[in-house]
Amino acid sequence: MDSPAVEIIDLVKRYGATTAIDGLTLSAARGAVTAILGPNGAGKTSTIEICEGFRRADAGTVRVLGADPRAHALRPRVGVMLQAGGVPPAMRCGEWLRLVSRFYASPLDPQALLVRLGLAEHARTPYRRLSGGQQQRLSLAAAVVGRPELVFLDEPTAGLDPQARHGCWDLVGDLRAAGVSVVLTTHHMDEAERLSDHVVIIDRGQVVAEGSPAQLTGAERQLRFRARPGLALEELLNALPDGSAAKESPAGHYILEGQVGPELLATVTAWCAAEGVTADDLRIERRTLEDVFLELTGRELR
Ligand SMILES: Nc1ncnc2c1ncn2[C@@H]1O[C@H](COP(=O)(O)OP(=O)(O)OP(=O)(O)O)[C@@H](O)[C@H]1O
Repeated sequence: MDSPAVEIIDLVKRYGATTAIDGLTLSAARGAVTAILGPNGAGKTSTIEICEGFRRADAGTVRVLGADPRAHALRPRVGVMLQAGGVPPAMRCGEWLRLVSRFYASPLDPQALLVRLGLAEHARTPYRRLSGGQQQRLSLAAAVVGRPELVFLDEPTAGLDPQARHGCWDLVGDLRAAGVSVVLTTHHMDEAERLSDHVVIIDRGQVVAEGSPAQLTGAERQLRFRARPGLALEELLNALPDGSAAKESPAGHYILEGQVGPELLATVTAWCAAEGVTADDLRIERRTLEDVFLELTGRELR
């Protein structure tokens, strides 16, 4: 059987006194999209950079397509989306992509990729004159131009406009359909929910939860509505069936959990009517990945 696209066991990475990765174990399957999520400073970029062979681990095992991440033989098989700084500033956009493509045996057509990512009209623009989002798209193009078996994308849609973000999602979908393994990081929970087969949430350098988006969010539904802040939730709870829970988070946003069905809905709307409260955006839905993420990693800023 093929080894996983990425296998990490008990990984440790320290920067001086800071332990950035603290015994991290995770696996990314072949042909799947794996999203690594975590608050700022959780250790995502450090993990990806070790997998890309750019950084050394202090302890633990990392295998990429079954090989040591620093193995030269991996270079043509793995695509890496470099953050700013990887491209000579005076290099023209199209010229750079053609140059990168020449390192690979059977690359994609660079011109077609420029068109695909909305960069065709900037093909002759020097890298330093591209906008941040255009530079980001060029990095994405360079990561996939060699038809890699595995692609690492560190925050691929950070700073992209909605059009480019959707273009990136489509590209990731096409990579997956072509059997390419994708490992990405993102701070956009909707993006992770939409794109990934497997989500790994890390915090303080350790895995705190993993599973498919559906496994992580669970089957339970919630009733949500918006209203003026400070409603007397204890009173509402008294009217609801046993086992119900209610919270206001953030202010003015109400979430009710328990047996979410017609009875609960009727009780809540009747209670709101009696209190003279208009419940805006009232809806029943599953928990989102963002809810799960905040529950697991807390609300304090990092
Ligand atoms: N080169 C470095 N030297 C010293 N400390 C570093 C270095 N790189 C990262 N760190 C520290 O290691 C920890 C993990 O950083 P890392 O960049 O891996 O997190 P991240 O999850 O990618 O964060 P973000 O979401 O903000 O990009 C942080 O505390 C960070 O300050």
